[in-house]
Amino acid sequence: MTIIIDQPHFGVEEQEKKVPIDETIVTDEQKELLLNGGFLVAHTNSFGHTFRDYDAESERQEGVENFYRTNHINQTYDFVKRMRTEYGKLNRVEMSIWECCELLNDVVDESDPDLDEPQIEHLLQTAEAIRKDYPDEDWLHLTGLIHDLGKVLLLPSFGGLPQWAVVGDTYPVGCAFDESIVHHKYFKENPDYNNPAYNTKYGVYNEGCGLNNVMMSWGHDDYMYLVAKENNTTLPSAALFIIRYHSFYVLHRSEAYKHLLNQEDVENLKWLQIFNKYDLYSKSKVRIDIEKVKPYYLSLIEKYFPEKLKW
Ligand SMILES: O[C@H]1[C@H](O)[C@@H](O)[C@H](O)[C@@H](O)[C@H]1O
Ligand SMILES: [Fe+2]
Ligand SMILES: [Fe+2]
Repeated sequence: MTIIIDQPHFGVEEQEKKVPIDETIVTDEQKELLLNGGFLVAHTNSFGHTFRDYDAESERQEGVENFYRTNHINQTYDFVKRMRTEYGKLNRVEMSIWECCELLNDVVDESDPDLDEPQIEHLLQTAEAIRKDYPDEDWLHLTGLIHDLGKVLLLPSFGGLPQWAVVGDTYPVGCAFDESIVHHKYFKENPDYNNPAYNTKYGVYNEGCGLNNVMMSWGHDDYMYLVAKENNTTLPSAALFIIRYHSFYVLHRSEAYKHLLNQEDVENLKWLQIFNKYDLYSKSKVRIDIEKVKPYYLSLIEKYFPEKLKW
């Protein structure tokens, strides 16, 4: 018998990929969750709570809430515009994708209630989990590996931005902040909250205008998208979409802001929803043997990227 738990809106291809798993594998005691393709993950995170529980009393709760308070107060339309222009210059560093992965050894994300490991672990856990279930989609493995590389913005040579300008969930600026955004109450202190140009459903946008025309709160997603695009990656558009919007949880989980999507966004969203399961549920204390998997990922980097990139 096939047991499918927490299945989101997968496309037809995904329905076909589900592998029947014996019911006895998924018992309450094992507390395991089954993703499509048979990828089994813990029901709870490393701190004993369900994933993305922002109110659970855990050792990370207070820090994460403080993070979102500062994030929500400071991410304004003007701030995002300035950051896009500044980082669009890509004039800070020259290096390869793998060199960048290694830099993430020193980065810990303060916004994440589910993970306090160095980010390089998370990259490999995500990529390897996808690789198990989608062995033929090498572009998706590489997307897993690089999706969070933008977190290098925290490091001094990339401008040493504060955590609130790099990590955490993202959302559009220039229109009303949706109530389903984590710790929404803190937007009340954001200057845009009371600005009539920016606080209506559409704000500065139009129905179906397409996400490409929407300014998202600034962080690692948009930055890495920019780096990949401007360095002429040959990754497909779904990969760029995943990189750019993977932190836009209220869209891919709660279906907020759907009125801004165009047809291409709707297509790409299907891949993002698949990707998200691996990004989120692969977070654990189980380490990947980096040296063992490195040759495989180097070959993918060579296939889809130039040797050195401008950052
Ligand atoms: O705390 C996490 C983390 O920063 C992730 O990298 C981001 O993609 C998520 O949206 C966020 O909730
Ligand atoms: Fe991320
Ligand atoms: Fe991630």
